Amino acid sequence: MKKLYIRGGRPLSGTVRVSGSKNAVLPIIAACLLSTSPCTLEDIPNLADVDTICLVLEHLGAQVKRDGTTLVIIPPQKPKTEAPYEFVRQMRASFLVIGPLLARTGLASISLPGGCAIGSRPVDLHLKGLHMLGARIEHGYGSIRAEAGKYGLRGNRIYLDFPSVGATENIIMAASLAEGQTVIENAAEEPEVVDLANFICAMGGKIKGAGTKVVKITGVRELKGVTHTVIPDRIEAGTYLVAGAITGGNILVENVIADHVKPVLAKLLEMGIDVYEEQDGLRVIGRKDYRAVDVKTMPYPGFPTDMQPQMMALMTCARGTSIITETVFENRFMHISELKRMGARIKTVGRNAVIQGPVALSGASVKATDLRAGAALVLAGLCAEGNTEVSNIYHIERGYENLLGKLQSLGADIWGQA
Ligand SMILES: CC(=O)N[C@H]1[C@@H](OP(=O)(O)OP(=O)(O)OC[C@H]2O[C@@H](n3ccc(=O)[nH]c3=O)[C@H](O)[C@@H]2O)O[C@H](CO)[C@@H](O)[C@@H]1O
Ligand SMILES: C=C(OP(=O)(O)O)C(=O)O
Repeated sequence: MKKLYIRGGRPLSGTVRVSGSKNAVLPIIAACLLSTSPCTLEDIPNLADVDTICLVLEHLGAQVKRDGTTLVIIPPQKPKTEAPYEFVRQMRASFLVIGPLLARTGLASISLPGGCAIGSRPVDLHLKGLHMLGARIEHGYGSIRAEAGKYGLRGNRIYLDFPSVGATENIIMAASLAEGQTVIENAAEEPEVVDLANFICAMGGKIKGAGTKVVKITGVRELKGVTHTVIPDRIEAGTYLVAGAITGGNILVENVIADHVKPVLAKLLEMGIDVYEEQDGLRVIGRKDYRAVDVKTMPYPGFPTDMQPQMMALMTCARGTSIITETVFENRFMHISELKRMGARIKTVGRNAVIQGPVALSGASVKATDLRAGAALVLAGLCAEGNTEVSNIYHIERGYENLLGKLQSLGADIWGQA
């Protein structure tokens, strides 16, 4: 789809089911390369990023079969060792195959991911971790070549300068088949890291402490395929909670782990928006008048950077001055200029955005610059007066399954152009 059109002003109501988590499923699909037998993955969202990682695995020799929300991955007995730029260019998360490939074959050659709209996003911590496990790392011609050497990977103690999600995942995957014990200190604690660890443990791996700052991995000789259901997408859940709030609607968001969205819930409650836990999910009841709050993005369990643009859209309609401090990515404010086109009053000072509300947003032609920026503009369009046209929808399709259909089922006046 090329564009989304929204006629704003309708309070959303009804029930929406959250899909499987994009950020959990991508490393889990990469981890299938660690297995010597087929893996079955359940509740797989239909997303462009999932298609891309599946293409990477197929390129490396795996067979991938999809049936609805089930994905069967038959890993290759002898994987190829090279993932070219063609894939990494489309999706940075392709870099997650370096850890499992290195562990399984002793060699991995991957194009270096470039920066993207939200920041420069280096991979130094991934490489530092793999080097600490004994890999020789060479840079050249835009690629990274990692080689395990004669004795294979060996467990080690690795301190991460920053709790990088991807680096923690790559190191966990590589260490799962290494000789001896690896200890990751200052590891990322995100629920998606825990889901990956649970998957590897079900395959026969030995991982303790996932979800805390210290993760201990004892390498095993072989991992075998299992069936695993991925966790619900906490960012998609948060986005629908904001959709209910910003339209003054009443929505039940199903298939959500309340604990995973706690930082978002805390802010919605602080704003005076009603959110209740019900048997089947979380109910949000929006209101016309709600308070400004301050938000600082942090690694989990702090407020997720992936919810920052959506929260900013909500803040434009809150009473008073809200401040967002973005501490995770150095350039994640591209949505501001687009929100301003819709009437938002926002100033930036370094990594802080000062949002003055409430304003009555008005529809405009705006452009999604990245995935969550796109979601924020759709949310703004839902509450704006008049028509909003959001272009560059391919960004949104990376991470939201059937956003158009789900919003339509909640009563939004939204349609798409192919
Ligand atoms: C596919 C996936 O799961 N993506 C998520 C993952 O991305 P990703 O795994 O790329 O995010 P990281 O946690 O690694 O990055 C966080 C910060 O650390 C920096 N950094 C990271 C690695 C490194 O080697 N060196 C370095 O300096 C990054 O530039 C960034 O400023 O976590 C982010 C932070 O919650 C989310 O926004 C992304 O949606
Ligand atoms: C930044 C995101 O994803 P990725 O790391 O895949 O770019 C995101 O999901 O908001």
